[in-house]
Amino acid sequence: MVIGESWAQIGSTIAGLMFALATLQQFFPLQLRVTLEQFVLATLQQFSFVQKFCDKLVNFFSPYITITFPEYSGYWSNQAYTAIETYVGARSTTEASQLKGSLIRNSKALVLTRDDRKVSDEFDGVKVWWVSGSSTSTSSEDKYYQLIFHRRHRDLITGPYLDYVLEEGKAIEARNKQRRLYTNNPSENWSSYKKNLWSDIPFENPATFQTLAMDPKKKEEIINDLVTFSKGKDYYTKLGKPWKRGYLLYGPPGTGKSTMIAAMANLLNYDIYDLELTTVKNNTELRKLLTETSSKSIIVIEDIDCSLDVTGQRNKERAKSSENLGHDLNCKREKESENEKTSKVTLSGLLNFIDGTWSACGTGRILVFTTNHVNKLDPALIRRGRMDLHIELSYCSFEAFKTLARNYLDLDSHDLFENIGILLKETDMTPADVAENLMPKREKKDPDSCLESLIQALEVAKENAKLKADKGKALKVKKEGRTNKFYTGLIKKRWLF
Ligand SMILES: Nc1ncnc2c1ncn2[C@@H]1O[C@H](COP(=O)(O)OP(=O)(O)OP(=O)(O)O)[C@@H](O)[C@H]1O
Ligand SMILES: [Mg+2]
Repeated sequence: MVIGESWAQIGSTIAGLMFALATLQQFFPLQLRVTLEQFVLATLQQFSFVQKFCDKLVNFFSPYITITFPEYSGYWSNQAYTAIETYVGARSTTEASQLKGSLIRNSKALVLTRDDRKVSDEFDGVKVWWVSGSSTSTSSEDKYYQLIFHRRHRDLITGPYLDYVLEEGKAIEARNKQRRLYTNNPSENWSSYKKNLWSDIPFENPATFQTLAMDPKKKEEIINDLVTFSKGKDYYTKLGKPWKRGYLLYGPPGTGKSTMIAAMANLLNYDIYDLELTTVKNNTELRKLLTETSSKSIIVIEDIDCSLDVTGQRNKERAKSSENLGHDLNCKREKESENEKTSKVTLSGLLNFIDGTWSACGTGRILVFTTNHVNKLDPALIRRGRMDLHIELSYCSFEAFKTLARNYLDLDSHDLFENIGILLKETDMTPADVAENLMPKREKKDPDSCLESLIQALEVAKENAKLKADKGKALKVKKEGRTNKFYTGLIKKRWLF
């Protein structure tokens, strides 16, 4: 193994000398240059012959096999090299005395790796060695890793061991990876030579399920569902089902739908693709975008009912309805772009993507739809199998409030909690509004004043709700009175005739 390595070094030194000679020759007269060129070519031929001979000799006497993993294969970076580098680097960093620190792109923290050129490893009682090195070609430095092991263990090492190394390397990479948030670019900006269908930025939303305010039992169920899905690759394969899962999050604005998506990404360490359907012109564009998403990611379509005509006729009726005109801020975007909207993505296009194309390329994908109006969605879109889990996020309950009090004020209990519990039962307030009231207004936290301000806000909300209800009742009575008068009039007229 050592012999093979030193021959490689000798070889690269001679090649370097040849290259230097070839560079120098341009300073010589033409006649001498031709002679030098012939000499260099002849020497190189000799050298490759010598090297081949040496390789054969070494192979004959050495019982070891060497596999080389170059950093690049052609123009493409070799993913095996990256995974091996991570695996070898992470191997017993605690034991190594020499460490190397690097802040790699897409990595969320400083990565410490061993700075040794040779690292030994053991698998099933078999010892192997990893050697890192580089060969300098004319234009670049070609880095590589070599795996050296005894011929006797060829099957074990080239099979299960390498599988294990690649998987482990990728898992370490995923753990260190900085999650990213992707948004789709309008097709006018797509270029044919560069894959720029999506723009991405680091995803830094710190929301977790721990800080998400909702019923603890429901929360537990969702976490279990997500974790089971993320570990279920083999199970899905066994069932013959594509490894994907759909979640429909519905509820009024400010109840934590977007926060839950961030918590999902942070729990599973998945990237998020925020798909803005209004900028997608047709089903073909949609297909292109989705086939460009990576495995183990969350694809989100927010406010699905407002995004496109995926709600069928009902969407148009809703636009006309006075109930929705004016105060449905989430659909404002739709109304603003109503005139210039050119998107022709259809419900069937979206369903095809959920059921077909998308499932066939890439795995471990989660699809999340959010809406404020679940009853306005076409049942075909949200049926089980497409949207597997329907999660309602609703107004703040007492349990949810306790989570918020812990998050914002570090409080587990307080004398005012009881009163708040009663008020929360009597009135509807979103977790976003409760959180806003609990937010300390001064640098120094004052839990009492925050809780009192929440109580005040709850009482105002209760009063407003009561006034609204009374007004509604009065209107109803007035309407009924008018109807009664109308009928009495009719009856009277009948009597007259
Ligand atoms: N359940 C919750 N737990 C913790 N914080 C919440 C919760 N709901 C809302 N919040 C807070 O309120 C803010 C707004 O919530 P979020 O954006 O998740 O609401 P949403 O349901 O997505 O609303 P919309 O329907 O308008 O998109 C969040 O940044 C978060 O601070
Ligand atoms: Mg939202």
